[in-house]
Amino acid sequence: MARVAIIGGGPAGYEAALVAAQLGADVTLIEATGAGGACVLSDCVPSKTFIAASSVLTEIHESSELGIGTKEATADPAAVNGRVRRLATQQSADIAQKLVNAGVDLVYGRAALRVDKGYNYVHELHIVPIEGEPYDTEADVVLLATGATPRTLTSAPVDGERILTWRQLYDLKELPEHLIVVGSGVTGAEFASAYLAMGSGVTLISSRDRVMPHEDAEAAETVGRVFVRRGMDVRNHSRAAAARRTDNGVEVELDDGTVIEGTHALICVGSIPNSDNLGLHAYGITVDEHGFIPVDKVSRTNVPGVYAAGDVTGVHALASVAAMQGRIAIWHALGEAVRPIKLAHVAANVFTDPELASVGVTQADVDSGKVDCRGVLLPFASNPRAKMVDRTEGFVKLFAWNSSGIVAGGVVVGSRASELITPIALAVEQRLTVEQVARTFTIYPSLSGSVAEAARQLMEF
Ligand SMILES: Cc1cc2nc3c(=O)[nH]c(=O)nc-3n(C[C@H](O)[C@H](O)[C@H](O)COP(=O)(O)OP(=O)(O)OC[C@H]3O[C@@H](n4cnc5c(N)ncnc54)[C@H](O)[C@@H]3O)c2cc1C
Ligand SMILES: NC(=O)c1ccc[n+]([C@@H]2O[C@H](COP(=O)([O-])OP(=O)(O)OC[C@H]3O[C@@H](n4cnc5c(N)ncnc54)[C@H](O)[C@@H]3O)[C@@H](O)[C@H]2O)c1
Repeated sequence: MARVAIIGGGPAGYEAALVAAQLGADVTLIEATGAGGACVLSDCVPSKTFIAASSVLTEIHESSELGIGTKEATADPAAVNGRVRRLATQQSADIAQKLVNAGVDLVYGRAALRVDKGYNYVHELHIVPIEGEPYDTEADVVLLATGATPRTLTSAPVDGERILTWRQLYDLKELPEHLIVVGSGVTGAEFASAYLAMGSGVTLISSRDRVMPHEDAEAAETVGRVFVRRGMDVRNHSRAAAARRTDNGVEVELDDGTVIEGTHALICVGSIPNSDNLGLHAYGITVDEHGFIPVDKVSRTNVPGVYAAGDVTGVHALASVAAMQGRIAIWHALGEAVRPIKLAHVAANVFTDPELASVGVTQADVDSGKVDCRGVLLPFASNPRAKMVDRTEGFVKLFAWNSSGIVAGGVVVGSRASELITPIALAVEQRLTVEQVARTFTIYPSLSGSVAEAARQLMEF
């Protein structure tokens, strides 16, 4: 029976463990904090649960045109944060139970590779459990799935009270009166959006010319305009040089010397891979200059029998990608037929309000001539359902290959973009033509009607 040891119990690690158990391996999963990893306990699940609450307030605040909204609705931060914590803990417990039921030996503690037998086709791990004595164990296959940690700035020391990482937000008893969010990547934009909806004053420090610089420009600009319309102070072309506590709160100093005062600062300047203290260097495992563990398309590191998956690889920091990398690693390691990971069709969603979802080729690819595609953008302002619910900010953008008319990608900005991207993702994955999408009956009136309409406009006669 193959012995599989997995370090880290986030989506990469626990999905891999379930596959390994299904294939009859002897599986040990070592996890430092809780099953589900940072994804479930401090990053993805808590943030989306918090956003679920903030979205309700947005719906109420933005419904005055319908004759039923009120600007007076407020949130109880302690109740919202309490629910966030409970839901995350419950989700972690569910995953732990699933692993145990599958026969996985779930060890709470920390693990690292031991160098002694590194090149003998048997790998040795040193495990320091939370309870009990440290011990060594052997494995035929090792998966490194240790995730990442919020990056901080030495000039902005976090204290968990006023200057915070996103993992410390849910301990706040009060809603920040004025939150300064440093960094306008996906994480910063999501929290800025959610706290604005909750009723905090929000200043967003964005180092580039727009929020979410890695997303489709028209989409990110649309979201940025909504932020400003709702009262967010968005500072483009600004970098935080330092943040410090004051008597009443915090001040964030920008590169140009401007000082912004607030009650709290949230540092969202990216993440650092958890590749230290795993014994990688001594084991001969390559780690790049940013701390990521390079892997190939079946999750192999440079050392035979040692695989890596998830955020620690720097491939694409999404739970869905981490889980797929983990599964692929185990299928490959245990000799199953496996398809290398295909990242071109990964659908992603930013849970701002409005949401921003995308899949497949990008506008930048089209504009640069990297791909030969045509595209169309349909604003929701002309969609009857969007008008009825008074959520007309946003659009559907669709791309098709010029040679075949097959759908190549798309972008949706809107209140349920995370759902609306699925028909486009399906078309991309299943190689449907714009004609096939356009001939599909959609509900009238519906936001998804815009997907079919965009496809119709891309048909060539
Ligand atoms: C705020 C935020 C929101 C996000 N929202 C989304 C979203 O909506 N959708 C989405 O798809 N993605 C989202 N992501 C990204 C997603 O959370 C990550 O891509 C995902 O968590 C990566 O999973 P992982 O298994 O690589 O690592 P993690 O989930 O980070 O798990 C790794 C685990 O390994 C443990 N570990 C580390 N070292 C050791 C050791 N030596 N021994 C034992 N255990 C160890 C860690 O404690 C951790 O629990 C979000 C990220 C952030 C920061
Ligand atoms: N909904 C989701 O699926 C979701 C949500 C959150 C994160 N994620 C994943 O996590 C990845 C990382 O996103 P992220 O936003 O955490 O990190 P990021 O690295 O993409 O963004 C950090 C931003 O902070 C800026 N920055 C750095 N130093 C700064 C300073 N001193 N002042 C002002 N700005 C500064 C950077 O220029 C950058 O734009 C995403 O690409 C995504 O894959 C996904």
